[in-house]
Amino acid sequence: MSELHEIEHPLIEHHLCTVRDKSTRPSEFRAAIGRLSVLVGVYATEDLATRTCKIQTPITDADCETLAVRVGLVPILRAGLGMVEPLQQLLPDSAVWHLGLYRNEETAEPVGYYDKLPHSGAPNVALVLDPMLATGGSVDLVIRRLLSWGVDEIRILSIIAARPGIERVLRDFPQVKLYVAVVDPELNEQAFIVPGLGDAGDRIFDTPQNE
Ligand SMILES: O=P(O)(O)OC[C@H]1O[C@H](OP(=O)(O)OP(=O)(O)O)[C@H](O)[C@@H]1O
Ligand SMILES: O=c1cc[nH]c(=O)[nH]1
Ligand SMILES: [Mg+2]
Repeated sequence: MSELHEIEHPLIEHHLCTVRDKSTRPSEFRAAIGRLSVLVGVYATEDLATRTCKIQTPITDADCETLAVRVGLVPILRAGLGMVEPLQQLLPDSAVWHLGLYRNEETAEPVGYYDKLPHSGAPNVALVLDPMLATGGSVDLVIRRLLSWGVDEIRILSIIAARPGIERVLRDFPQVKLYVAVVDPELNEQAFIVPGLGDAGDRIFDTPQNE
């Protein structure tokens, strides 16, 4: 019962143009990743549970709705850091739990290098933040870690997701929901997304890219 949500919105199309363009400067790239993250984030949170509370406006009593679940943001270092601040704008009370992974350049397999999740205190809903989902190997590792931590519900937020990685996640984790700005069809021999945008981490942080 997995769910893939590919969000359709003219602003997504517009900002995707910016991030795909290889001539976009890092500052513009970061800003566009931020705008896309907000758009994806709004859709990825549209059915979060709320509870009614009573407050007083300056005029009278009013019934309002507040979030009834604890949401945690889980950026995958490094590129996921580019999505944190935009999601914090939407969810200012969310804790941020960092997980560090990089892909081995030869095998494209994920290598973990940072994880300080505590033993208890897992959020009800974890929003995993990573602009790129390629083979799905990194997200696979993260989902397994979050399930063993005790997270009730996992939602993956990506900007560009490739078909092979999506199919892997949907097949292996039927309980996980995927929210993506766009689905790209394939990977090249180096497991980069085609057409994609190159290496998101390098473009966010202006570090040299492998040719
Ligand atoms: O679906 P996969 O095949 O696992 O690929 C996706 C991963 O690769 C990238 O990270 P990268 O290894 O480039 O690390 P970085 O964020 O430090 O640049 C990207 O940000 C994802 O984490
Ligand atoms: O195309 C890709 C694949 C993995 N990671 C990226 O940053 N880009
Ligand atoms: Mg990278």
